[in-house]
Amino acid sequence: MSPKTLYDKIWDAHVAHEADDGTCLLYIDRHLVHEVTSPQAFEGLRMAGRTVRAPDKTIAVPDHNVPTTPGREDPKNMTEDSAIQVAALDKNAKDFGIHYYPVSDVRQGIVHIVGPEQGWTLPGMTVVCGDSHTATHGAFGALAHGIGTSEVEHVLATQTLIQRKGKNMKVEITGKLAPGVTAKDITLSVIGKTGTAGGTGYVIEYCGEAIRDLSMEGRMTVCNMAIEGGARAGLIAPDEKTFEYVKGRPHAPKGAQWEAALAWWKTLFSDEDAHWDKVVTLKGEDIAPVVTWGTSPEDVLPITADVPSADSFEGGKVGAAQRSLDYMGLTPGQKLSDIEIDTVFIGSCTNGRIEDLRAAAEILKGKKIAVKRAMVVPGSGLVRAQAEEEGLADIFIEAGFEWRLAGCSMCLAMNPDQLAPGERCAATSNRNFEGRQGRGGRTHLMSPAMAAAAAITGKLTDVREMM
Ligand SMILES: CC(C)[C@H](C(=O)O)[C@@H](O)C(=O)O
Ligand code: SF4
Repeated sequence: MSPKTLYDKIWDAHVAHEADDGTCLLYIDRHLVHEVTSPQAFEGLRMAGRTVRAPDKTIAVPDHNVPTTPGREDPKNMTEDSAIQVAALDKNAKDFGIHYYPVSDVRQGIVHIVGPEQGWTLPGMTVVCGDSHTATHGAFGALAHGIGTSEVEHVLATQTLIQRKGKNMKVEITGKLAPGVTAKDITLSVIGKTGTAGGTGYVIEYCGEAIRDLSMEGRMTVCNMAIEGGARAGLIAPDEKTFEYVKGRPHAPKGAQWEAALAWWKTLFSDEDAHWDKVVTLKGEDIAPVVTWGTSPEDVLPITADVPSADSFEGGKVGAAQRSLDYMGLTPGQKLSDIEIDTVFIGSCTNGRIEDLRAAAEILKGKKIAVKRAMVVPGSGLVRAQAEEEGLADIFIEAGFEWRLAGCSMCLAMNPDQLAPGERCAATSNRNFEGRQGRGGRTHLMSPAMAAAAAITGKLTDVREMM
């Protein structure tokens, strides 16, 4: 047998049919659904008189549109569009008999946090969702694709997806991370190196000592942003940490089924001589705490750097950089650590897990914020409950943070949590394009610890100075 990558192995295990032109029909193990990209898909089923093919493998949760303040069950607290989408999901979940976590359920949260938390996401699976950050689930060694609404309908109806195989890319992070450097700094630094188109056409496997050393939460942060690096999906081979995380979760296999699953999961790694179409290597020691200065995730620099000038770039990037600088209201040569911010947002499917909240609380303990507003939005109701139990919520509240209910919140401007024009935000989310967090809002992406440090000083800050 020829050597295979992890991606090859999962792909091969799921191909139901391959056409002469290489187009494949892939079997889908888990279909995650949220309110934004599913209404038309369910409507399509209804019109065709179809049912959901595998309701027990289909899991829905509202996350993008929901407010994160008390009273959010009341549609009056949402825009009309949001209320319609959430109501449609409620109805569709009931009518089609799929698993559902409504806003009133403590397990509700961002779909990419709920899936792993409930044990729906398992190694070796194919996981899809009408959402680009489905890549997050790759942290378990699952092949996780974001899909469009017409594909959502296709998967609902058939539990299969039409796909062509992508190429294999290896991103290796060697050695150890320095103190203050986190998974977010890894994933942003990779994009800084490859650019947002570097992964186009590839499925990335992240490997190396620094990746192995990450917790499952950290691995999810890394895979989450594979998509910002242009890749179709990101993967990390499962290991003892993965199995440990999965074991005992509500929907993880049990007993003999667990043993059988584990035996297969242990074969899920890239073979020694597997072929890679592209390889990128970063040294863990070289990665610094980073922030973005522009309007693309690739506009990333160590916090110790200065704001670049547009003419330090080449080709088409010169104009793009100038536009970014204008939009962000920054002056070339200005120290990144002198940039004053108005707002801090800690949350999202990139950094809304318990470990992220712990990292931020560690920096905030006993301190007060120096920004106009700061909010922590746990990624799920269960993350929120755990953070309360651990005393993290008290640390945030005493520091001056708002302690919110779970949802996508200020990661994107689809719910009441939005930036005002010109408002500058230190955010732990994954996208920083113009208007992402609200029209005219300015986003600087960074890790939870860096966002906490910025909250205390009111400026972008090197978290290492606070440790
Ligand atoms: C609304 C949804 C389709 C979108 C996505 O696919 O990623 C959102 O989650 C985002 O992060 O921009
Ligand atoms: S938290 Fe942000 S990135 Fe994640 S699914 Fe929600 S909107 Fe998309």
